[in-house]
Amino acid sequence: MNTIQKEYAEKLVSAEKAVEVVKSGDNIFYGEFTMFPEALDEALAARIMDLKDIRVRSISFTQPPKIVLADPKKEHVIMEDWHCGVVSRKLIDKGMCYYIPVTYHQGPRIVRKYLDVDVVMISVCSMDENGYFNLGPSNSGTAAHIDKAKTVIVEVKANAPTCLGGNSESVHISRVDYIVEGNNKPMLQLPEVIPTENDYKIADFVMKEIEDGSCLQLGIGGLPNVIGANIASSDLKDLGIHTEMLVDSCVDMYNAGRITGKKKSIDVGKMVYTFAMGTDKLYNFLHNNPVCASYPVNYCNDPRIVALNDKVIAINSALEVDLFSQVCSETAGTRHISGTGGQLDYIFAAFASHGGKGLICLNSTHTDKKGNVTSRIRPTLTPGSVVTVPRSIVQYIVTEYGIVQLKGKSTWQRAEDLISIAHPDFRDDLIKEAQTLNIWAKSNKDDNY
Ligand SMILES: CC(=O)SCCNC(=O)CCNC(=O)[C@H](O)C(C)(C)COP(=O)(O)OP(=O)(O)OC[C@H]1O[C@@H](n2cnc3c(N)ncnc32)[C@H](O)[C@@H]1OP(=O)(O)O
Ligand SMILES: CCCC(=O)O
Repeated sequence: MNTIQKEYAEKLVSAEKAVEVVKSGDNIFYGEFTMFPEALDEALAARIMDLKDIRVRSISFTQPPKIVLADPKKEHVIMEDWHCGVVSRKLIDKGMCYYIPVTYHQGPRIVRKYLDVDVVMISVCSMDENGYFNLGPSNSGTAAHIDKAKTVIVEVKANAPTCLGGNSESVHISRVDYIVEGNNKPMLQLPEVIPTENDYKIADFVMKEIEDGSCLQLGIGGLPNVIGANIASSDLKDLGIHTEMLVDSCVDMYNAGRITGKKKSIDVGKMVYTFAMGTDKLYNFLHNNPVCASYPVNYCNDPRIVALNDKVIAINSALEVDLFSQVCSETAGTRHISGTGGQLDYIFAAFASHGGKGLICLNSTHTDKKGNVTSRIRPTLTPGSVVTVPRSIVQYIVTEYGIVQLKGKSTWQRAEDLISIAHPDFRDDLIKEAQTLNIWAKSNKDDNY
């Protein structure tokens, strides 16, 4: 047994033993995205009633923590998330979770500057021969939390893909206090999102903005899937990837020969990302693959870094846009839906990139669960809705009716452009509202709506 193996044996404990380190008042950080620490969470849930004033945080919980489900009245633990996916959205609806506002690239700096972290509990890959535990597909803010942590507990998830960096993609055993061997449940598989007819129409507008050598950021969902498939079957050349989230469609684009990363200015030839979520297609592709580079989000999403690449095309989605061109992507009124995430980072970066374009895409209407159809282009945002991209930063808006570029345009021009891509059934009312709001001018388009 070499020294590293000896250290491993000394630090290896059961989950129950490891969580004994947690004491009342502790701030705990759980592994992000797919690297949720299941065995540790279960063990801590068994003793949560003996603790008080616990705070548990992560970046996008992908499963409800058992410590939180065990304490619905929040008498022992408060859950907070830096980004709300479906899991946290449901818990926020029930008053069982709180959102931490952040523009994603600033997260690690905020942690290092302002936060106390008592215990980090993360899932990691098996230790390598040099004593490093790879963080798998969740780099993001994990290194910053480890830096601040008093105690680091890793839960080995032997079936997680080893995701090469970049930087900060691993933690060394010397920084780890306890090692727990986890249950190796299969990696989280994101369900396939079936694109809508409108997604195809929006994708057609987006495709026209992508050219040979473009450097892409695209996220999750039906629309990015269509765009990925369109790119894969196009004759576009030498595309690059510098994205926050690596998804299955990146694999398709790469395998189709569209991605070479040759035209990038930084990380040439590499597909850069800060976290990855998808299906086994993605995880198998990532495993030990040097064409992918995992970075902490303070690098991956920093607009000053992203914009070093030319022709950055950022493709993001929104919930609603008002006639003043404010974009809301994270709440529906006061109901919390998502988070700022990297949207602002990448919209900012794309404009700063030579030849770059920041696109916000949305269906022109929303149909609620009762079948009521409303326009997502609204006179003003729904009361309580949060501005994700301010009007001073927004560039392109895309719906199934077209694409408009808003930079340099005044309020009436923006209102006019936005109404031109609203659903036709709502345009007359929107014009009336724009007139009332004093953002409508007698223009040559007046009679054409
Ligand atoms: C992971 C990445 O995307 S990386 C990109 C950078 N990060 C970001 O852009 C973060 C902000 N953006 C996002 O989170 C997403 O793009 C979103 C939320 C804007 C859109 O995501 P989608 O998956 O298309 O949203 P979806 O249509 O499923 O709606 C999500 C919820 O909002 C509700 N919703 C959507 N639009 C509206 C609306 N106009 N009014 C009220 N509720 C709405 C839906 O009903 C659904 O609620 P449910 O969970 O109760 O069913
Ligand atoms: C954690 C951030 C995810 C997103 O940008 O949507």
